[in-house]
Amino acid sequence: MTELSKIRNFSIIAHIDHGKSTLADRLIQRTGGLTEREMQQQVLDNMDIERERGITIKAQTVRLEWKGCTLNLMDTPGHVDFAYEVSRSLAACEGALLVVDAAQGVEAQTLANVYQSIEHDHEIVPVINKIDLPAADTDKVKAEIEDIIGLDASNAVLTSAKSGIGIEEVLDAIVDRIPPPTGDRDAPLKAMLVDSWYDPYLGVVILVRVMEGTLKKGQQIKFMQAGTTHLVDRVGCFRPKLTQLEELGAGEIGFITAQIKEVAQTAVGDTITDARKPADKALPGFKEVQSVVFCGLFPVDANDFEKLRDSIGKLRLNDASFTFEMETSAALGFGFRCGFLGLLHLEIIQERLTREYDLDLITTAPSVVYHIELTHGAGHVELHNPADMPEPNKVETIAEPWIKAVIYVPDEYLGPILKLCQDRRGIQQNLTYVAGRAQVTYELPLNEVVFDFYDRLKSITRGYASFDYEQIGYREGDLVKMNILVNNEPVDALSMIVHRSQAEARGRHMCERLKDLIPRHMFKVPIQAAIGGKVIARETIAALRKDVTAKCYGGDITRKRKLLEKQKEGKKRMREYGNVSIPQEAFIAALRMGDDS
Ligand SMILES: Nc1nc2c(ncn2[C@@H]2O[C@H](COP(=O)(O)OP(=O)(O)OP(=O)(O)O)[C@@H](O)[C@H]2O)c(=O)[nH]1
Repeated sequence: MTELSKIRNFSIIAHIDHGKSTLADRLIQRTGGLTEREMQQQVLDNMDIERERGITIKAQTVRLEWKGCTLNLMDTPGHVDFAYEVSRSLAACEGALLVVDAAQGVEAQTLANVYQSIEHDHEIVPVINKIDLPAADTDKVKAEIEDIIGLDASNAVLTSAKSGIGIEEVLDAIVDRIPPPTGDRDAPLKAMLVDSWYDPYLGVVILVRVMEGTLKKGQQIKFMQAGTTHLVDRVGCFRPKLTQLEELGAGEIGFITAQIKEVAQTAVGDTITDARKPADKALPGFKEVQSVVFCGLFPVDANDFEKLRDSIGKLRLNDASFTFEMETSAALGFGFRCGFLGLLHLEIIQERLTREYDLDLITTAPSVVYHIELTHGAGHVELHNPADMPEPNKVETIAEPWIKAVIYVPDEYLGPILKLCQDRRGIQQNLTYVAGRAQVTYELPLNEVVFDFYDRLKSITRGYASFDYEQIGYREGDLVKMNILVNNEPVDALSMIVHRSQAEARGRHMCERLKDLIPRHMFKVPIQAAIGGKVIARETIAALRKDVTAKCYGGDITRKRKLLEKQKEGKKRMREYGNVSIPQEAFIAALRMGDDS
């Protein structure tokens, strides 16, 4: 065990691309964790593990030795979807490096994490990275750190992680400025479960920060929230190579394994104690992680249902924050209703199913959870799927989740941002300018953000805006369910909950989009948007008259064949709907609001 006064536990806070990974690699390299060759190997290995466990969303940790001190570097996920994991990783540290790009300056996402870090009473060491860039302006960035965050930046460490400048200064600053942990190593064991992941060889690996007492190999431990007991069979740390140890004392960070089969048994934030000599109180701040965004995932080919079930089960082994249950849709057949922490999380899972498990999927419109009060005191419903919306006459009130969003954007893009937020029923809270950039705070309904808000934000600001949000609770709204009817049949996978004031515009837009997306048939196909029995928008796809090959003028036979092949290929990816075929892309494309939203 390392003496308490010789331990430093820290994390690195940075906006995406400001150089967090590069700096971490340099710190490992400089402290002799790896040779140059192993370093390259390491980077590759890491990427493999990353893919394996979707690390972008998980925290890692590395133990470094510098000038007689043991430094534990804890990586944190950068995205708001994983805010709770960030918060638990931060709770395991006493300090943080705040890495800011010398050319880009402070960004909104950096802010959210810095504020969390400040709330944890961390000592924060500002690091201005990429000073090798011609556009680097360290004075301006220092001023931003002081003005926007309110941290003293006069002794910020200047680095170029890429060229290896300032790395020793960073290590010295960690030792000199970040305080050592405290804790009584003879007290009953209290360790925080910071993270866990599934390893094919080791089973579930649990990352812990010991707060009090000592955690040993062979010890019988108890998870205080889950109430389960396990026998510790390995204790160790990553240097970054896995190194086994006999024990971890208060103040130390490391891992344990205890023959656990599923990460679902290991809730982040749980307190681990000694089963025989338990602590009387768990560590504060434990939170059950809840899904925020739901959508249906259906196989394009109904025969893939079992494969989808298997793949989802496998992903879940490694990611307990994602939930699923079976769902049937008249339009799409058998599939799963899945819950996610946020949009990024949804995209990661969807992408992994498509790429790693080679599944062709239809994703229905993401939806938030609505709270519905039924009439005549008939109770309360949490609506996860618009298709399950009760009849309008049974609904007393509907409430929807709201968020507080902070958008940070160069001045010239402010106008379009304000319009976007206004169009999405946003309520402006605050607007300030710092160093040529605007910081806007809006309250927005989450349902207006879940589909394409990020995309729109990125495209109207050419990627210069940064965006961050937190949930602020439920508010009642005038919300209605809008059905889409194709050839007079409702397509359940396209139904959505919308605000009444926007129903008509959105309905019209959907119909127009679908008109372009659904191919012509031998008969006229009406497309309608309706609220209850009332049609609010309508388009018609004219009947098909000509043979598709007609325009080949009978000349080139290979060309004709190609066209027919292509048509066949297209067929495979269609869903038969009554007697109408709807292509897979239509389900997602129809929901994108585009410029006219
Ligand atoms: N010029 C210059 N480029 C750097 C420096 N540090 C990092 N970069 C580059 O910046 C890009 C982002 O660096 P990463 O270390 O991947 O950034 P990150 O913050 O870890 O990004 P994510 O992993 O996406 O969160 C890479 O192309 C790096 O090569 C630096 O000191 N100078």
